[in-house]
Amino acid sequence: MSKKFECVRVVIRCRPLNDTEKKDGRVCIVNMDTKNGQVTVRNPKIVDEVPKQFTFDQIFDTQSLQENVYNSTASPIVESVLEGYNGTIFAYGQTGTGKTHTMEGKDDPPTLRGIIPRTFDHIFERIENMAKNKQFLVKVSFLELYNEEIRDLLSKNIKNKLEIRENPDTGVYIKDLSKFMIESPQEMREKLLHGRENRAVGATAMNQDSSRSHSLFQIIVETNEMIQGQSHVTVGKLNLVDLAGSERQSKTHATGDRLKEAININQSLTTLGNVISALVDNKSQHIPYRDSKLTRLLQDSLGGNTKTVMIANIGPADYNYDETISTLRYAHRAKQIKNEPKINEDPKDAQIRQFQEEILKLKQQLEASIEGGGGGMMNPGQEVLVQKVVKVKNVDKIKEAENIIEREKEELRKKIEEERRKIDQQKNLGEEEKMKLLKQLQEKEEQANNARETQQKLIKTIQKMEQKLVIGHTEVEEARRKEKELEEARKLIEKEKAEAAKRSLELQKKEEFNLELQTKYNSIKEELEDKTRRIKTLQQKTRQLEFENKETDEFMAKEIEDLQMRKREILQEVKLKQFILDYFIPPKFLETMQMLAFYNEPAEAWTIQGLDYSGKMTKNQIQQALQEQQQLNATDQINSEEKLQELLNHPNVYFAYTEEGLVREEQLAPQEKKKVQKRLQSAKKPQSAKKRPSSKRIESAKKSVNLQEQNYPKAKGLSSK
Ligand SMILES: Nc1ncnc2c1ncn2[C@@H]1O[C@H](COP(=O)(O)OP(=O)(O)OP(=O)(O)O)[C@@H](O)[C@H]1O
Repeated sequence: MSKKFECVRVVIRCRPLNDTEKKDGRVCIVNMDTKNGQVTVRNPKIVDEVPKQFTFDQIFDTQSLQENVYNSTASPIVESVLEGYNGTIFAYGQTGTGKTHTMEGKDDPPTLRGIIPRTFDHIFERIENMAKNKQFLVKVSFLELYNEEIRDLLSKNIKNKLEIRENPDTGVYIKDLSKFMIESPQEMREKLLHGRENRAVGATAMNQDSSRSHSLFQIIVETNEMIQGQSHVTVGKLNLVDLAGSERQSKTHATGDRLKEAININQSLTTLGNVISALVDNKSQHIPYRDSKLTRLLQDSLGGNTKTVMIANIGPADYNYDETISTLRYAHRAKQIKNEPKINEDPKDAQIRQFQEEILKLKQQLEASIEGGGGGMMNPGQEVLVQKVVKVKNVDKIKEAENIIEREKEELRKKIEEERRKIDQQKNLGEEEKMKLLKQLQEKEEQANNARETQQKLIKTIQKMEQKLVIGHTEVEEARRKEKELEEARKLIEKEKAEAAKRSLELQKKEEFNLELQTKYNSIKEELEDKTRRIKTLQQKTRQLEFENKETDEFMAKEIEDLQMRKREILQEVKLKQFILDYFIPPKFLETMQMLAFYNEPAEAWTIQGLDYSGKMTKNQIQQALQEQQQLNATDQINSEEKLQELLNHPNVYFAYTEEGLVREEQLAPQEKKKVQKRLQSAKKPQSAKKRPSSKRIESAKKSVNLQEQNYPKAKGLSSK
């Protein structure tokens, strides 16, 4: 089968001048030619410079409506996701240019709603119109990438940092990211709001401006269609990404935490730029996805199997000239990225099939419990009192089963009452005998009630699970017809597009031909004039090319400048860490830690065995337990208090690294201790040592420390003994 490549679709949106800009007398330097998809930007600093022109797949000018942006960019992607493709829509651009306006917008008035809320209605409306033989499982997740750390915005503990993992079959994913099954657009909106609130909480705790982080709202649509008795599962994933502002950090004049943020934002966006460049540069063998978490998250969307739309947002004002040009250049490069979208058919991690199997199992369980009598009971005279609790063979009709259970329950209650009365009235029975029979009756009643309760619980579970499966509403034929109409409409649009392109090409050719006719010369003078004109055109083109080369050189110089700045900052960071190591960490601990630390490739982090028991981690656990405890009810609080006490009373734990692994030091025999010590002293460097700081650093750490070791507080959780 031939490979079907598809380029990343790149559209540009320009916001209007805002009130401050108008008040400051700022002028618009951007011209948007929506018909030809061209953006022209003039340099406000050099009046006679040729304006720069870029062509894109589509252009949205300052007057563009949210609805139009959605229909032309997001809608086709959502349609593809419903077919089982992966889709990504991401907004890129300088701070304040309208990324959040485009992605989220405002709820009121509804015309201002952005792409994300519009997708909610779109997905459920389409599901509604799907055939009855199609079932859907819709799930969402929402995460934030801040300072190269991933946080789950829908989790109870948003402070927990999550890790990126990769699966050879399903690609990149986030370990432990919470996913919620969704039954309606309203429920999805609630999740978006909840995540936004959490993002805001994080933002006020860490900084006032949420645009310092990247966010990813993911919608997964799993579909199961029954075709000739066979189930066909597809899974489409839609990534809705709002990136942090892309301004250069030199312009932000940030310091401290802000600088760290700016460095991280810049690093991830620079890496995004590098990934884009590497993807479009045919010579590049290596695509630096792993250089930042953002590019790893977008790995499948850039050069992968996803249908991707990039919305590059720009501002119109003169003072943003450099940033606008930079955004347009990034976007222009991204246009050449080729993806290879394909439908995810029967993926191993599809939940819908497990879900259906689980429902079927529960139904069979219910049926068996019903057929097994579910607590049929005899009266003391061996007369069958209740043969079967419920006689519903077709448990598909769950509502009916529920009604019958209720009815039988009532009947049983009445019959038991009657039995009791009968026993009471039997005069020939002694008191002891009566008591025995009543007790037996009570036991049987309890047994029957328990069985019924189990059935009711099963019914509730089945109902709950079935509710999560959203089912198409339309008759199969009707749905097929609608689907066909949609397909035809799509084809018509494609045909119109192709015809428009053809017409434009023909027009161009005709113009060229007319031009040629006009320039047919009758005399040497005309020939001379024509050639002079051609020379002039060539000269103009040469000048334009020279100018573009100069521009590219300047752009590269700026990139290099940024990279050098980043290098200087990293060096400063390294020096700070070295300084702390030299003056505050006892060489003995440093040496031990360097000996025992190893690099965990999947987590992309250094670690050490028993890290969870380090003093800082234990402290965090205590703090977390204290916070959690405040949110608990009284009974749970007592249990949690015991847990907390246990944590607080926990003695300092020292571990020894024996040949068998980690052992608590107090459990180690004295001769074993000696052995460990000897092994540590004579230990050869393990394989991971390649990735360790050089032994020179250990030496320098040793030399530079003049302080007495005993002056250091003992590091909790680590001992080299
Ligand atoms: N196309 C537009 N039409 C009208 N107003 C707009 C448009 N785009 C953006 N705005 C307004 O401009 C302001 C900044 O927009 P927004 O917050 O979306 O920018 P941003 O790129 O997401 O910024 P940041 O990177 O800081 O998150 C908002 O008040 C928004 O309503």
